[in-house]
Amino acid sequence: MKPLWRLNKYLYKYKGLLLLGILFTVISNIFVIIPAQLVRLAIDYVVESAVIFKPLDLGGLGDIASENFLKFVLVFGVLILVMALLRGFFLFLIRQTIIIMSRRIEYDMKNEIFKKYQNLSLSFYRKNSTGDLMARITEDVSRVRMYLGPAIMYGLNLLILFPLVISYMIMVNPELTLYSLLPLPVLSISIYFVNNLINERSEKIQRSLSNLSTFTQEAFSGIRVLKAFVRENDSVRDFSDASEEYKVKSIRLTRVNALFFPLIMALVGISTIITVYIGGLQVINGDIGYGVIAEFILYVNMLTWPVTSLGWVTSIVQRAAASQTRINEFLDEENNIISTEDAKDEIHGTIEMKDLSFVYPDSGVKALDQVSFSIQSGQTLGIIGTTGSGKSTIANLLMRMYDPAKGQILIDGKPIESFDISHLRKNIGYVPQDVFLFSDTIGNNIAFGLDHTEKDIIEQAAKDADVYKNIVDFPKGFETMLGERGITLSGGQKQRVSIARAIAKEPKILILDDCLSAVDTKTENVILNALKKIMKNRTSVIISHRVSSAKLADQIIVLDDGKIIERGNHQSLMEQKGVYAELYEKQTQAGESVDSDL
Ligand SMILES: Nc1ncnc2c1ncn2[C@@H]1O[C@H](COP(=O)(O)OP(=O)(O)OP(=O)(O)O)[C@@H](O)[C@H]1O
Repeated sequence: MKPLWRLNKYLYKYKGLLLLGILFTVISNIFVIIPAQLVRLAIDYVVESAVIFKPLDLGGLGDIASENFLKFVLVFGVLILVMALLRGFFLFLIRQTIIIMSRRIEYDMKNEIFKKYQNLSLSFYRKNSTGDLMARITEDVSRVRMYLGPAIMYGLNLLILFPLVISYMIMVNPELTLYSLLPLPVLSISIYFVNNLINERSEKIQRSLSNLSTFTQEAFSGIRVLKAFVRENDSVRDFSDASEEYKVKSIRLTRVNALFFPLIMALVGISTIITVYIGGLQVINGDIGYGVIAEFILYVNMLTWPVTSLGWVTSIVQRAAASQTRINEFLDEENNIISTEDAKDEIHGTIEMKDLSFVYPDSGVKALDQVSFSIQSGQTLGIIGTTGSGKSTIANLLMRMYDPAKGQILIDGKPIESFDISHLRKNIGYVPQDVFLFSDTIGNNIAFGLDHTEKDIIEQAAKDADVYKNIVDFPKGFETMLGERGITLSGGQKQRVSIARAIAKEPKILILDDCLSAVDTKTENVILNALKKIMKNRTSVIISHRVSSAKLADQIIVLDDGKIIERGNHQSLMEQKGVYAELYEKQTQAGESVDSDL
């Protein structure tokens, strides 16, 4: 229960709806109890009238008596009908308050969790799977809503109706009350167990359903590989196996579900039989009238659903508490990437890395070892290295996706931690290695980092990234949709749109992380020359495993296994005749042979 206390702030926020809900529950229950008493009065009246009808009929007053009798019965009938209508109206109002409150809280919770997710660091996303993140914001929130809506609604109903009905019953006949309520605790406990069984089996079904959808999703997104390797039949067989598991589990759930209503009905039936039996004995003894039996049968039926719901509500609350524990775990997660001073000084782009070593906290891999370099604003740094040598890690640290354990990064002479994080990231244009474009128009993708979409800036960025001509050749130009429902760009086009997105925001520092790998060397040169122009007075970091991307840089560092093994400019590195020169020879020779092949 304790994890659910966190929800009290929401209950307080929507206290108006909650209080109205309580009030409507009280009123609706009054309209449940009065008809039962009316039924008792009506039946007793009918029985007594039947007794005195014969003498009156013999005395010639039969017609008047039967007219009066029908009039009374009609009044009782109308009264019971009005009560039922009023009860229905208040039940409607209860749902309009409490269920609406739960929906509003669900909306607030989803927003709170999503906001928290957005503010958490990259390492949080590496630790937790996307499926888990999705499950907590959808399924877990839904379970908590079941507590805030139906569980509170039925719980309140139980709390109000129970004492009300039982005190009336005791007032009318304490002995009969005891006997008729005897089976109800058994009912509640059985429902609790059956319900737990249902939940357990539903969860298994949910899991096998999610396996099924992950499988299906992968089969669709990997359809090209699947077809190329002719694995369609295997895929169909695997799908049928996964479906089989789902079918078996669903059938098992149906079996338990089928038990649910017969169980309730059986126990209610037993209650009714006991009421009629004990009540009958009391009528024979002349202790009570027939009406009391009818009244008690109605009371027992009235209590059936609340008692049933007790088991159901308990299991909802338990599930909600478990879900809320999972939600709280993420809500309590701290973002350790914080700014020390929230400085928003204008960034010029001088970067200095001092003796920096970095170990990835989640994998323990030492990605950088005592790396030092400095770049003046307006200069270009080229970073060359084999795969896994730590190139992208430098980009991650400059973006403050992670903080180094040892060493320091200075931007314009100030520690990078002192800058406000959003301010820092707004000043950096980052083109990641794995291009990610949103399912939106090309124009909106390029304008992603801008607060206002400006056509001129978007077009200029597309020209500088050498992708303008490709875009205007599409029938819808910059309005062309990308993604699942749109067109598919080629690898090189995607990279260039991603470059345009980074330069559109006119960053002070531009980081290109191996993002020219899918373009030919001619396009690479066009882009690099354009960048030289626009990055004047700003800083560029060009990460690549292709020497051609880095050779124009003012300064080049060569990384191997997290260490800088060579540094200089193209000229001096060629003269050193080390790894860089060797790489250059190999790559240009390969380039020449490819060119001559063509
Ligand atoms: N987020 C991460 N969590 C844990 N380890 C990581 C992470 N990212 C990279 N690594 C590890 O750190 C090392 C350096 O990786 P990095 O991505 O910096 O290399 P890279 O030089 O950019 O390689 P490539 O050219 O293949 O992109 C690698 O051994 C990699 O496995």
